[in-house]
Amino acid sequence: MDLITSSSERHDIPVVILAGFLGSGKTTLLQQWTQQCLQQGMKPAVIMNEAGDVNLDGQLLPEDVNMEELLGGCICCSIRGDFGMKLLELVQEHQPDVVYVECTGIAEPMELVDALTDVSLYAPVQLTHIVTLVDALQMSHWIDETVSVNKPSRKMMHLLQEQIRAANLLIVNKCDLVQEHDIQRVEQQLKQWNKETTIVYAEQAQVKHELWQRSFVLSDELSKLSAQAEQTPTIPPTCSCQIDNGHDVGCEARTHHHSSHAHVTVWTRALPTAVDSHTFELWLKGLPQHVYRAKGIVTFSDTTKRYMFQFAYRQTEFIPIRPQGDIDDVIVLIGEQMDAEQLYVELQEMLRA
Ligand SMILES: Nc1nc2c(ncn2[C@@H]2O[C@H](COP(=O)(O)OP(=O)(O)OP(=O)(O)O)[C@@H](O)[C@H]2O)c(=O)[nH]1
Repeated sequence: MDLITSSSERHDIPVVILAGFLGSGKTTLLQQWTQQCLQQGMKPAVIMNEAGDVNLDGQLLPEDVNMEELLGGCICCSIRGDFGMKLLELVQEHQPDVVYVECTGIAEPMELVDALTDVSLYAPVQLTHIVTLVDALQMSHWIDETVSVNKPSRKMMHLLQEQIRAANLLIVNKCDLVQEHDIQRVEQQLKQWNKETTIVYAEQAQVKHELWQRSFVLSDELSKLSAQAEQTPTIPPTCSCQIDNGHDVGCEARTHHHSSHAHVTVWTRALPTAVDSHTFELWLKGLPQHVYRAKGIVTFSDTTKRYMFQFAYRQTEFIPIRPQGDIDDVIVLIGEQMDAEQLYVELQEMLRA
């Protein structure tokens, strides 16, 4: 492929960024959009970014989708350089019809715009959309001053706000978990944070992928959004970007700092043995409120099957799975101010009891 062409001659490959807080439904959406593309004879490609060291979300995508992984960091800061390289590789090797970029739930999507602009100088790609998913239940609680449990830190709230402000398509997902009046409150708040965006409502992220195709070219929209973002008061960021990590055998914990990411710890631990399903679910449901997300793969001793588990805003889900490739049982916890080692000790004690 001739990569050095003027933008008027070349046919740019659309790049769609999928953003949104931890557990809001990005992978659920990506599963459907890649499937829809395949059914229509298109060739989708995916860049999958996980803050942890294992690509769990990639397990859920159709096998015939070309995918590049970026693990153990966040493409909007610590591994932003790698993102450009991976995008270029995907485009050169596979010439996809569209590239979906799934960010981690703690990424600020606007930070990717520069990286994409750089790549577009020498590769035929164009950022067409930033799609941000919002968990309707979580958002309705987080903006409700009468609710005091499961509140985020100020920095997390700032991050959520940044993700929403960056979007030119907002998908309010998990509408099955809320009432009509909650949706109205959520909508009011979203419109305060992002006046220009298109908002759609969904359950199980069921939104047709043509939605981004029908819309506008992003460059104009982004300049409007950037101007608007400068005028909108935000919760001020308070820390700077770095990743600390420390680990022992089979365990990795990274503390992720960013101008607004807050101090998010991503803790990954291999699970050496099968566990009892009821005890495991009880442990998951009892995780403290600043554990925003847990996911992984477990083998249950009472069913002998392997499952992918999900814990997002106190909802749990278990899906039977035959992992692609060689992947061990593993738990990933993502949160703030969490003592993950202690939580793991508690799991072991519950399993022994
Ligand atoms: N009740 C309900 N659950 C949903 C809906 N959409 C997704 N989920 C569940 O929410 C959990 C998290 O969904 P994901 O698609 O993995 O979310 P994500 O944004 O990719 O999460 P991260 O990997 O943390 O970034 C899974 O258990 C989904 O099945 C919905 O509309 N309603």
